[in-house]
Amino acid sequence: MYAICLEQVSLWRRTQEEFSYDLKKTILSFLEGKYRQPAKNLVLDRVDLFVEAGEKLGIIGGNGAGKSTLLKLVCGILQPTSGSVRIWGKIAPLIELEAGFDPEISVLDNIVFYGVMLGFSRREMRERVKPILEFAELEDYAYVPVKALSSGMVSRLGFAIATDVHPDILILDEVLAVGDQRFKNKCKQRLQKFWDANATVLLVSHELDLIEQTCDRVLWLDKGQVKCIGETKEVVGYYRDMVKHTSSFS
Ligand SMILES: Nc1ncnc2c1ncn2[C@@H]1O[C@H](COP(=O)(O)OP(=O)(O)OP(=O)(O)O)[C@@H](O)[C@H]1O
Repeated sequence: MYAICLEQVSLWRRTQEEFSYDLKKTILSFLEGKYRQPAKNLVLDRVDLFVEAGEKLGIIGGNGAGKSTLLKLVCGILQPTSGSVRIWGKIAPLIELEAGFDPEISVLDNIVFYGVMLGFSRREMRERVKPILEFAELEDYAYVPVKALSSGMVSRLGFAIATDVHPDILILDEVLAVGDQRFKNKCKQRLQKFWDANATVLLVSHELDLIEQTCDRVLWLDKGQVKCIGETKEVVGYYRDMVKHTSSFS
């Protein structure tokens, strides 16, 4: 039984340059005859991906390969330009941790809203507030607006919520790269629960050892395309060889 199916998924995105777009500049450049069509990048190129329920899939690849973008498509934050994305079950995305929070409202209200956004009821979430605050070690901050927390505290809050609510699919993007060492160890222990349970996990990481230790299968993305997908040791081995080979020429 599949939890995630991506078929022939492609995504074009405007380049960052286009974000400096303003109407006045556009009209001027049009009048001066210098107008050109907005530039776009093919960020994902005809990606096929089928993930079984309960599978732990690692996603690796160089900077800008499209790993985070792929996760955002799975979570529904982005829509593909073409192709289809189908998901079965409740998803808890742990990506861009601050993105899901409203900085103006309290930590407590954010916990409830975040959970509701993930598809849980308000009542369920109110019951989860205490253990979430405890895990994040933010009991004293329940009524403080999120904007008053440090970035490490916000990361702890995001991690505590996404891993408390028992999602069917957990999406992890370099989550263990944040926080201090003591909290990182605590997070690793908690993640173990998901590995033991039936949750489907997508894990993006540059830590190849972590991928090798924890994933059943690995997808290697290269410039938006599937370079290779298969058994963890094999794919990570190819990737390490490529890194060794290319760095010996630079
Ligand atoms: N908001 C955005 N608008 C337009 N293009 C973007 C945006 N975010 C990322 N991109 C582009 O999409 C491509 C893939 O980026 P993505 O963040 O998915 O890569 P990644 O594999 O996660 O990289 P990294 O390992 O550096 O985190 C890159 O070319 C990047 O410049």
